Amino acid sequence: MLEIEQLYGGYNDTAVLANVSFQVRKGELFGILGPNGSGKTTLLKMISGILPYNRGNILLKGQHLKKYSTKQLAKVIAVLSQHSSEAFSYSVRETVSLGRYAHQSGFFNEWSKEDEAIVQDVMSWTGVASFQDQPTHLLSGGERQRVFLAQALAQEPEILLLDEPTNHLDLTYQKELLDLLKKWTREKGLTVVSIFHDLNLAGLYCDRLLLLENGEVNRYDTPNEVLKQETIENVYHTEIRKHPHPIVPAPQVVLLPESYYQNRKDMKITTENLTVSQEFISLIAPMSLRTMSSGVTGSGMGWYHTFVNRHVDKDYNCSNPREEMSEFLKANGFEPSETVGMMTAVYTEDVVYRLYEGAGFSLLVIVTAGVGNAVDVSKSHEQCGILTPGTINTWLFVNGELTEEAFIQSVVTATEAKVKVMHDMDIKDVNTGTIATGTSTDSILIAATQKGKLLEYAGSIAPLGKLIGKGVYECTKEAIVKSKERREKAYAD
Ligand SMILES: Nc1ncnc2c1ncn2[C@@H]1O[C@H](COP(=O)(O)OP(=O)(O)OP(=O)(O)O)[C@@H](O)[C@H]1O
Repeated sequence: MLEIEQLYGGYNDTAVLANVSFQVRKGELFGILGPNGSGKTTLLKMISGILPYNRGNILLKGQHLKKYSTKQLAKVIAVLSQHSSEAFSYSVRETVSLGRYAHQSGFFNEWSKEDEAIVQDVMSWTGVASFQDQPTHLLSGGERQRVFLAQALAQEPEILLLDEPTNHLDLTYQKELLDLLKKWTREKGLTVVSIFHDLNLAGLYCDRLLLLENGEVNRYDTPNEVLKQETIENVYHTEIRKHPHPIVPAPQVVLLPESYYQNRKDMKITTENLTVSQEFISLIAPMSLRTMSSGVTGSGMGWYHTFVNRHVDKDYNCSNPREEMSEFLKANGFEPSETVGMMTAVYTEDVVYRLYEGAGFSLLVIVTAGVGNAVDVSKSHEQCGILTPGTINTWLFVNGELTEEAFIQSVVTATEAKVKVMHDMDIKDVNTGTIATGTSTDSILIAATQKGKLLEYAGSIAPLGKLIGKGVYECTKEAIVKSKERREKAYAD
């Protein structure tokens, strides 16, 4: 539909674009990205025929752009520019109607029924029909933006060029506009070329992206390839993190505010953050930590800054443990929405904790372990298990920055280390007589300061994995010994 070949050009003596080449397919939603001044608007102006170029070619439907007359071009390309929000006193309907200019024929440019129908349609699609008689200059910035979009659509173009179309629009209209454009590309074969400053919207809606840097093409590919952390950081000179959209398979990026680093500079979680009372073990971090856990409260991935492992009676039975746990936390001065909370029938004094130092990072391991409830997971399908309070609760606090991959690997590595303890201590599933692999309600927490050394992996031979293997093995073994001794002593008494 649109081919740009080795395009060079700019303004008088100012060279802006150099050697820009890309193609846009029919029915594509194509995004142009780049920092301020990188040449996005200049490129759009050249494609729309407003600005001449020095060298290279722009082919529109296979024909040189320069061969199109103004009116011919207006039938193929419509433009919604950044500055079209300048107000003037036509009514909304009149403003939108101007979009029909290129389609009118005859000496008097007569207004046809078809013109009217299209104007009404585009006004209703863009949500401006209800104020069609109002003067455009009395509208809000967002409303006016939609009026000019309606005007561009009234042109019934094959290609729509947009310069930051979501500028001025609130969240709902941003979504509605982009949903609408996407729909038109799919259903009507409209080709959309749009400048975006919002990388996340571009990642969410565009089929392909062009990333400009100083007037040259840095990347030209799918959103997942273009929105790479390293690429974006290099081009925008800003630290970001890339992460997947929670629902849609689209890349998203987030900024990291300077204050985040300032506040976290000296943060380190050590045994000094830990308090052990008869009722619970708690750890209060100075700031929220990135967590992955299977706690009664605060489960899944999140950010939490208090951590509570509460002792409950071994006969604890409650239909809604989450709610009951929340009540308990509140009664003890903890905010449930900020707390990862777990339960254990083990006595809190039998907790084992130790800080392990690695090269540039450290790991605090905290374990409570009772194995009266031990289960061999490979045979658990033969039993009807009764849920009793979690018995091996493993907490891992990492002073370092973990990738999502490392969070998952930490859980795997810690679990392997725990299973090895069960094996080495010959702890049996009482129902099957086979070696147990854990208990029926074990819980785990991985919490990281997300500051300091980047720990990409935590598999068994990665530096963090090695510490987790050692730490979880040692602490779990010791914790089991302690709780066993207590049980044996209780029987003896
Ligand atoms: N009319 C003009 N005359 C001379 N130079 C111009 C003109 N318009 C833009 N420029 C220069 O061309 C370069 C590219 O500008 P352009 O507007 O294309 O960038 P952009 O990527 O769209 O930036 P932004 O994100 O800020 O909108 C800038 O250095 C700018 O100063």
